[in-house]
Amino acid sequence: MDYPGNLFVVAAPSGAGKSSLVKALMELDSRVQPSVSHTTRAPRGQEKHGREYFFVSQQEFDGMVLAEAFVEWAHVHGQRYGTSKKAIEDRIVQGADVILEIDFQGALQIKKVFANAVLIFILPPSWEELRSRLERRGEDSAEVIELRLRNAALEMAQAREFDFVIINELFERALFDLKAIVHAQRLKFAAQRRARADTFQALNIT
Ligand SMILES: Nc1ncnc2c1ncn2[C@@H]1O[C@H](COP(=O)(O)OP(=O)(O)OP(=O)(O)O)[C@@H](O)[C@H]1O
Ligand SMILES: Nc1nc2c(ncn2[C@@H]2O[C@H](COP(=O)(O)O)[C@@H](O)[C@H]2O)c(=O)[nH]1
Repeated sequence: MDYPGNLFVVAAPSGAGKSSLVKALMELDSRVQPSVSHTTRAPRGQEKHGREYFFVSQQEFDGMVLAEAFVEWAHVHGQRYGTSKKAIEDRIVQGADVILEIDFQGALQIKKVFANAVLIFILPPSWEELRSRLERRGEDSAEVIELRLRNAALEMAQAREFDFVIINELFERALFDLKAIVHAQRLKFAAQRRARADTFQALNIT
């Protein structure tokens, strides 16, 4: 399916810095809008329902799965997370660029539905730095941090399936790379849409 807006999907092991990078990108580029996922996990710290996530019960999540309300969903770190169709479809139909911060399972599901989705994987520079970022963030218990680090190996093994890989060592450098990818892909898709429209017109295809 083709829409006037673009879909960017950013995945990374927990703590690699994807939320920080996506937030900084959105401050620089107002055409990029976030998708707010649903999750069964409890809110952390200052998180607000409807801002970081829609925090729902297991029953509510089950209801959405049955109603086919998700474009993708997955079990991640012992919880369920999903992107609702509502979170993205209206906006890309209206021409917005939507960015999803989701895990690799969700990213690969998205690519099956939206073949033009751009998949970007963020890697930390080392295991030591990944652990240290999770510890310094101070949002998760020691058990949760260990679980996230165990899952990180499986997640990072999927990096090759992505269209682009960014190493988030120096934050500003990684942000520059993310910005450049979004900009270049946006131009590429716009040129493709124009070429297709011109050809349709030349061939009188309505
Ligand atoms: N390049 C960087 N150098 C040092 N610290 C960083 C860098 N990028 C992000 N951080 C810090 O690392 C921590 C984890 O970043 P962030 O919360 O963005 O990760 P995440 O990949 O979104 O994790 P999760 O999937 O758990 O939400 C934060 O405290 C953030 O400020
Ligand atoms: N498949 C999906 N994964 C998602 C979605 N929203 C978030 N996530 C991923 O979950 C983990 C943990 O996030 P946290 O906020 O609890 O630290 C992280 O990898 C997210 O990218 C989603 O809608 N679908």
